[in-house]
Amino acid sequence: MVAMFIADFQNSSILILLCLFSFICYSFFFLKKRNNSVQGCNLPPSPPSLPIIGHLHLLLSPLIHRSLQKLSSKYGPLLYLRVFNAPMILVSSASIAYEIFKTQDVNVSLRNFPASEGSLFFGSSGFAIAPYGGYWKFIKKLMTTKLIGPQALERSRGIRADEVNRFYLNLVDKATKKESVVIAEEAMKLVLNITCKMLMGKRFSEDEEKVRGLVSETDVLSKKLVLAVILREPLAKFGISLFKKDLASISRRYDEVLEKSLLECSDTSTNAIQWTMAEIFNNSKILERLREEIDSVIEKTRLIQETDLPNLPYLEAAVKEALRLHPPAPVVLRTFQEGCKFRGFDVLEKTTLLVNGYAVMRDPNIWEYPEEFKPERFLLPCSRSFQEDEIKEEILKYLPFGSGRRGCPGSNLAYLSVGTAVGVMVQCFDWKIEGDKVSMEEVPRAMTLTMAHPLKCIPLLRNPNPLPSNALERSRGICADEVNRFYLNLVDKATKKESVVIAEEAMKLIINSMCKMLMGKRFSEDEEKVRGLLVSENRCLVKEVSLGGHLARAACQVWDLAFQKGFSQYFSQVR
Ligand code: HEM
Repeated sequence: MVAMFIADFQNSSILILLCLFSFICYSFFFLKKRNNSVQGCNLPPSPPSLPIIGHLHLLLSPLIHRSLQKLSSKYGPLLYLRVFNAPMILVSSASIAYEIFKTQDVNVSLRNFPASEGSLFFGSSGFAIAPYGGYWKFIKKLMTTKLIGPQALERSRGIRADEVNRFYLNLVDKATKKESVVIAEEAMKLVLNITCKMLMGKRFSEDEEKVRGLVSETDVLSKKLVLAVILREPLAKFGISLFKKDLASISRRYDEVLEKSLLECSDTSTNAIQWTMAEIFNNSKILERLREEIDSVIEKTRLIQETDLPNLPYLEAAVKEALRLHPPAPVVLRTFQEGCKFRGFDVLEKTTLLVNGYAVMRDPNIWEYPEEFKPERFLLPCSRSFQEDEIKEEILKYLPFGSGRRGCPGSNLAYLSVGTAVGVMVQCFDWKIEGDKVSMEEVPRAMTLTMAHPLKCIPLLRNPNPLPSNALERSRGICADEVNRFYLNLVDKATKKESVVIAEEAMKLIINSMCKMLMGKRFSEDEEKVRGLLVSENRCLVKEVSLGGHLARAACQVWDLAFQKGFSQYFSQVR
């Protein structure tokens, strides 16, 4: 996610000339000194370089993962590169990646981005680029317990189910109107809504315009990042800091509406959904096999939900395979904090480490038919048992989420969101694409690798049309959420030593849970409107006996949850 830098120099030629000029001056004054520290070192092999700029020209391709892949296939999987006098190590094989993450994990647990207090990407408060230490550990623990750890994910299941239902109903609406959809847009809405709701209790769509503006501004800015990163250290000596103002300004406004890393996380999952669907559309046999699997596991009248995923190994394999071929963050970027010896070579302090996951995951030496989309490869049982080291090496040939202690902590959430979104699109719709095949051309956008031609297609409803997922299962997170509010309200009363009318508090709990389940809105949020809606919903409930049954059971569940949490004891304490 934080791994790729993209250059779009079309509008930046003046800037580049200025930078080059600064560098020539810089090199003239400082390069000699730095070169002395390289002399006498046994550095890894290095491709031919140009005077002064070193290998900069090789890194300026917009599809940097591809140019690095070409470089490694010509010169080898472990290379020393230099941009002016800034050293870099390029890794493009699973075994070397494994050895680095095994022997140097702490040493490379740093992303040495330019520090610019309060900025979107580079501020010390940005978790993904925070130095490895106390702050990073604290935030990681917080994220795990509150957001993406197994228990947190279990708690927020209802939120995701709710959003997947909306995603599905929106596609049904488009299908009915025979309108085409841009998959990346729908996927982005889904992923952003899930993440915003999990982080801030607010759907992205509630603040859409503002966030969308920021997203496009960030996109433009991120294209300039390569300059900021590569030229940072030397320019700092002249007191020059690139794009500092732009970054700080965007960051400030981001803070108003959402967590800083949200955009990047959402972008990666969105791209994973888009690439997976594109591969499925181009492989009709795989689409059929996915449908067979889904139809054999899930009753035809029920919408797929994330608890079904463990029973759908082929769907999981398809998502994994799409991530192998099209890793949204193809190059993992770290920094060696200290100099070290690696495979007999010297690695200098502050050397940038580039692990080209894209090249590793298409390496013909370790993947059969590496360029082909073959989900089956992730289903094959191992033909022999591996030693512990071999198992880890085996794992490191698959790197879409990076590795080590700074590896992506959101992989479980990503598999859940991507798996269900792809599952819904396969289970419920046939798709009409433009032309015979989807173009798989790549383009770097923002910090991720995306499709050059956004996937646009028309959904056609498959029969029978499944109902949104089981109401009770779906509503579990909502109930848990309301029980928490109920509890906090009682804690508040207890602290103030105020008495409570049990019936009133219980009524609020039940009515909020039910309104949220039925209408996606808490009763207290919009009392008057919801009161009106509730009346009309009630009228149809009388007719819909089965839905009435669900509601009655949901009400019981709310109470069950309340009692599970030990509220009966709590009442007596309050008294
Ligand atoms: C398909 C989706 C995703 C992909 C392919 C992806 C990929 C990555 C990669 C390659 C890294 C760098 C790892 C390294 O340096 O070794 C990363 C870091 C990170 N990812 Fe993801 N990511 C995805 C989804 C998510 C989600 C959903 C979240 C959170 C909700 C998330 C949160 C993070 C964070 C916080 C980091 C920085 C970790 C650190 O520096 O300690 N990612 N991701």
